[in-house]
Amino acid sequence: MASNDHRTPWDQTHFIILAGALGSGKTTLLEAFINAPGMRATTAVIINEAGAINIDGAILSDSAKGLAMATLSNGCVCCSLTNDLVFTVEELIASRANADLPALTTLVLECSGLSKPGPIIRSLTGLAELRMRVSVVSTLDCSREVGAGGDAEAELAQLAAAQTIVLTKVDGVSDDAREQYADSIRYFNPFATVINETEPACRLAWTRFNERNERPLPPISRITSQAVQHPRINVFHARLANPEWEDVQDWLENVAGVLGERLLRIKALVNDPHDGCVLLQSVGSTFSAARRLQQTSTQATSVVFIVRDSDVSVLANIETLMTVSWGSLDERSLGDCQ
Ligand SMILES: Nc1nc2c(ncn2[C@@H]2O[C@H](COP(=O)(O)OP(=O)(O)OP(=O)(O)O)[C@@H](O)[C@H]2O)c(=O)[nH]1
Repeated sequence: MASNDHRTPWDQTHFIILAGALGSGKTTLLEAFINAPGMRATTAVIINEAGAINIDGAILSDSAKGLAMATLSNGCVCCSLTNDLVFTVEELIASRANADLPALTTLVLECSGLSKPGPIIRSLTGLAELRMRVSVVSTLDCSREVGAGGDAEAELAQLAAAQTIVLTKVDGVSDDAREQYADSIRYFNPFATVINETEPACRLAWTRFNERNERPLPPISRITSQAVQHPRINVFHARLANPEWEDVQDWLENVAGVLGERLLRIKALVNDPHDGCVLLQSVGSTFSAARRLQQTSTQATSVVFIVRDSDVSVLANIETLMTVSWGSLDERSLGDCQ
């Protein structure tokens, strides 16, 4: 007989691993979701950034005040931070219990673009007793070829693991191209539900499609952390003292010019002494318009670069009048350069 003994307050919670290549639109999708009516009270997010600075967290907390949010920065949740994920979820559960709040309906882990879902699912065995429903949703940027980025291996692993694939940046392609894209995705993951919608509101379905495809948590086994698995990819972190954001933008454009295709992603949070901070970002060497965030930050200006086949000296040698101090993923000091 099925017993209720195994029920927990969290067994109705949907744990969504939100994966997708670097810059493919995960944060944008999540931002729309948590801003939909009634979502914030019942949803929590955990943000994993490969860099030491949690810029996605800053974007989300700027747009959704009061959202329960935890961060896993300076590493990849599929390699170096697997144990931290379990600990973070346990902390979240404890804090809700202490505040006498009910279990969440949705818990979203936004992975770094470099993460592979398999090891994350494996690490969730440490939470199997909660009996949450776990599924993988992956974003796919329609404006570029599948696997064309620097870490094709991770991107293909994300798409293959997904129960739901959300096509993003569909505004930049024709309807025919979009349909062809959706067909080609079905070819290499025929099991996934593909969300192919131009209307942002319709894309919110990404959290619901997984119910019939839910993936049970595997039985508890030993959790081991693994070494970082991206030998050709480096994450560098630059700190700058009080620059004007326009100067940072000029410098970043120079960096993009020098690195070319070796540049995978830039995210910069520039402190503006007059008014909050300014977000500058690129996917590859394509920059988005600067975006002002209203939060006030006391942190110094920070820039995270994700690059392929390049060491920090390539970036540090690019001319600038600003004083830049460099660190790598593990925050080894790499000295100051000017
Ligand atoms: N035109 C267009 N731009 C988009 C869309 N979705 C996201 N973007 C832009 O693409 C850039 C990257 O989007 P993000 O949502 O930060 O992507 P991400 O996957 O969270 O990025 P990482 O966390 O670095 O992997 C930003 O400049 C967004 O404004 C879209 O549907 N259309």
